[in-house]
Amino acid sequence: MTTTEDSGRKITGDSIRLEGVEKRYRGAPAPAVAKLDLEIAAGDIVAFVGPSGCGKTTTLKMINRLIEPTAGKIFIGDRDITNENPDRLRQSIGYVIQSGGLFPHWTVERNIGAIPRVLGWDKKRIAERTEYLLDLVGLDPAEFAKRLPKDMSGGQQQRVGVARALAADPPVLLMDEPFGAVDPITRVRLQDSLIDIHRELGKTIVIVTHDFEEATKLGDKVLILSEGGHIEQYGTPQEILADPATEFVAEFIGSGATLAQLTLTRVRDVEMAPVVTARVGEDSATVAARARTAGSNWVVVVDGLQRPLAWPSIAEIRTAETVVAFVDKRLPTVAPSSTLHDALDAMLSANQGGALVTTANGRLLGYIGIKTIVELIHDQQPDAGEIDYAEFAEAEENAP
Ligand SMILES: Nc1ncnc2c1ncn2[C@@H]1O[C@H](COP(=O)(O)OP(=O)(O)OP(=O)(O)O)[C@@H](O)[C@H]1O
Repeated sequence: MTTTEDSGRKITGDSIRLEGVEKRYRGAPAPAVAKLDLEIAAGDIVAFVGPSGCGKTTTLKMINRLIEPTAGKIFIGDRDITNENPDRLRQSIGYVIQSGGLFPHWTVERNIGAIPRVLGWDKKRIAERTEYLLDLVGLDPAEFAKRLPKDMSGGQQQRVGVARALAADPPVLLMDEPFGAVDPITRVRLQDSLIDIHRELGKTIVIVTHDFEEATKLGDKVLILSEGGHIEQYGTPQEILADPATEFVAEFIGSGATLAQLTLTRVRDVEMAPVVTARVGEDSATVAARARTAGSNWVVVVDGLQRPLAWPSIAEIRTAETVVAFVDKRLPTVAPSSTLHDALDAMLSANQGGALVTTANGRLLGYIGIKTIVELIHDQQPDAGEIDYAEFAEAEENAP
């Protein structure tokens, strides 16, 4: 069922309810998960975090009955799924694991079409769905549909894993450490992509992660568990950071709390600066004059779809008659849904005083500078010491 909240948020997912759910592994002295009660609202992303062995994965896998609960009931929407046929149940719940979990000898399209084929969809419908989903996860269908997983990067495989999990349009998506095996930059991109997908589709998503920062970035709510699947706190990232419910929570978020504060503010929440753009082949003097009029000493060279190619200074532009077709593969780019922490990371790893803000499709939206971020961090943490803003202003002057 699709509903739209007052806030304009679309919801197609179902609620999930765990009632007294318990898992006792054979021969284990204590239950891995003891009497867990939990309600997840339809359309929310909920992140499970906690130390290793606390029962995150066990809880997640009980929701699609990859692990059978020893006691208790689980509802998806109004359906008590505890006694449903587990195979049929799993066809209605998307599931994503760490390395994508793709069948290695199947092409991307065959992987994505797996569940629709089981459900008896016709070829045309499967092909259309595959194309839509590849596009949704940011992969060009023309380029990737016929590829084998081994010919793709880990991040691309993971995108296909997400597309496959969404193939039959399930109301619920379960993700077990989905971004655990990719490098930090790819991880941020995949997280941003998931936020976009969630916004577009409105599914209910449950994600297990080791990383509190990832949990606060992705989760509408975060569930912090301790050993035995014991709930230490279940609340919004803001609530948890502002008021840790127990000593355990305070210690668990401990040193990560400052960074996590940075994840509460998104690039879209701060003011972006406009950017002067140029096209390959344009007259350099005209571009330089345009930049100067706008008070900028750099421009961004974009392609026909407004995607950034390079970020030269005016001095660099002036070294040739016309703007050259140079592509810089290491441009620091962030998405509107990126956190300020992601943005800082992108700037620092590219040694730049700022980052370009782009849409999921890579279209340039604007610029965010390090000074803006530092000022915000400072505002959010009144106890922090004095900051030498001039230093950061200088870093920005020198951008790119
Ligand atoms: N198949 C199994 N048989 C016996 N014990 C198990 C089994 N699977 C998990 N356990 C135990 O259950 C407890 C919870 O494990 P679980 O994998 O759910 O934790 P987790 O929080 O997801 O851990 P991690 O973050 O390390 O993945 C652990 O003590 C684990 O050793």
